[in-house]
Amino acid sequence: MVRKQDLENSLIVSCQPVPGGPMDTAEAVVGFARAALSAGAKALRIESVAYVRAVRAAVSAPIIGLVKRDLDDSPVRITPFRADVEGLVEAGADIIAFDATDRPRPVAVAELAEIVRAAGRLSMADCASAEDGARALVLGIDFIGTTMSGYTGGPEPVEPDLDLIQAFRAMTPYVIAEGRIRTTDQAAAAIAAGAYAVVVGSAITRTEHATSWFLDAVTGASRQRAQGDAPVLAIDLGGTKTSLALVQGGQIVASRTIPTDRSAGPDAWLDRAAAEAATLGASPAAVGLAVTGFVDGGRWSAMNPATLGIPEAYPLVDAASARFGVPVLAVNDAQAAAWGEFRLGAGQADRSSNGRAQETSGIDLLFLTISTGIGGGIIAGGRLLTGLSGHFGIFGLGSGGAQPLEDMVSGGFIAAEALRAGHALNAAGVFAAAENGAGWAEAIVSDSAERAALLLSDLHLALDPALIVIGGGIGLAPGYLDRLRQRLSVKPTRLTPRLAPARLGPHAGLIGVAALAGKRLGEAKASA
Ligand SMILES: CC(=O)N[C@H](C=O)[C@@H](O)[C@H](O)[C@H](O)COP(=O)(O)O
Repeated sequence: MVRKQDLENSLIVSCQPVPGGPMDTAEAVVGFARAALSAGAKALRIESVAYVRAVRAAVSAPIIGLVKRDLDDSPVRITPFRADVEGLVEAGADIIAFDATDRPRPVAVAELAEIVRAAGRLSMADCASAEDGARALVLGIDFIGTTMSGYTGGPEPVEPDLDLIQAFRAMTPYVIAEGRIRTTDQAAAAIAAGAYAVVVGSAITRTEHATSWFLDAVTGASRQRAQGDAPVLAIDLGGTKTSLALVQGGQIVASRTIPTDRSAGPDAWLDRAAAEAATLGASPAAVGLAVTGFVDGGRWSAMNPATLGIPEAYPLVDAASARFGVPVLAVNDAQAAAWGEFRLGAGQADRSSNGRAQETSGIDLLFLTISTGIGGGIIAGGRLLTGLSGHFGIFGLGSGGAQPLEDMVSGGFIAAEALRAGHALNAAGVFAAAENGAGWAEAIVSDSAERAALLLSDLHLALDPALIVIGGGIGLAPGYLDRLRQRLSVKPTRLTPRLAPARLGPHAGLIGVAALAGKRLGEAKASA
């Protein structure tokens, strides 16, 4: 029988492979467990009744068991049901971990704790805050863990929560530090902050996550080395304005925005951009152009001439190279933003998080921006798909194909519908009216979200991306993402896309195209 004291000053290895990944087998989990114990880990944290049973058959060390579920009506994922606790007990877990956060749940924490106690096992409360820990201790739960800190809303932090470890230690010695402990220094800091034991998971047993951390470091540093210190000039050329930025190490160091003189034509747009760029004060190593319309083999064409009158197949890359005198890369603006979100925004956050990153179709990320129109981009096998790909807004799904989908979803649609209902408001005004309970506004926003959700569901079935990132003024308007999630949640979990809000805001295109241009430059130098 495991006693609480057995875990004092110990390292516990969480063996929870990436769901659906190549290591997600009982054999691999048992392998991870035995390897960790042979190197001196004291205990294991194992997910699912089947894996607990398999590991129990192979080792005698203490096992913290948990079951993860994705519920439709509760955000609680860790061991939500009585049957989960009973299954883990029966499979041979010594300690049962369950979510002990203060959120809607199917079974009260007190009830779960009671079943564990009655079964003669120890309990561990997976907490997000000091209040969670205090409540768990009142219920007589044996260990309080920092497991859920940073995972109950808002952006996920990168560092472990040492403050919470310290706050817990003021209440009890039986504190388990868990979550985002990825380096040996962090493990030591957790003990110094008062942890009784330290759990390390992803850094040891999520090969895909640990690999992606190192990969990001290696590619980032090699790109920087190839580029030297010179920044990249990023230009986002749109229908109403042109933004220019010097980007260095993924950060905008200087920027300007000028109106696009719609009637002037591409030669004049580039002349004006080059003149403005000269005032930014640094000579860039490369230029990245993110443009409305589409770029094919360096030639630029309009997708919707109403947005900007681009002559058919304008030689954009050649014309820009002649003006800037450095290598030029050009892509569609939403494709550029997709790359920005993938490398440096929501996609990067997702890769380094505890999320359910699963190996799927090879499509890493799909980006959809809903603003005046709809744009998008696809990242597959770590590469941005260019050419026409990602122009979801002009899918002919609306009105039997007569009208492009974006005309029935986007900000333009929302404002036009409001006007038809007798309200001269822009999209932001319609969202505000909907929030204030105006039925007509609610109906318009609802229609838009319904169609966008349908589009997402179709894209999910067509491409099965690991993550869909939503951006744009409408996509990120208050409540819109929730509406999408709500509409999508009626399907079984596997058929429901994972959505995340864009993180780079209006600069995603600039940052993305700078990263692409820097990458191209690095590759060219490496192969020279
Ligand atoms: C929030 C949540 O669901 N945490 C889960 C709890 O079991 C696991 O996904 C984590 O891997 C575990 O906590 C260890 O953390 P890290 O992998 O960061 O070392």
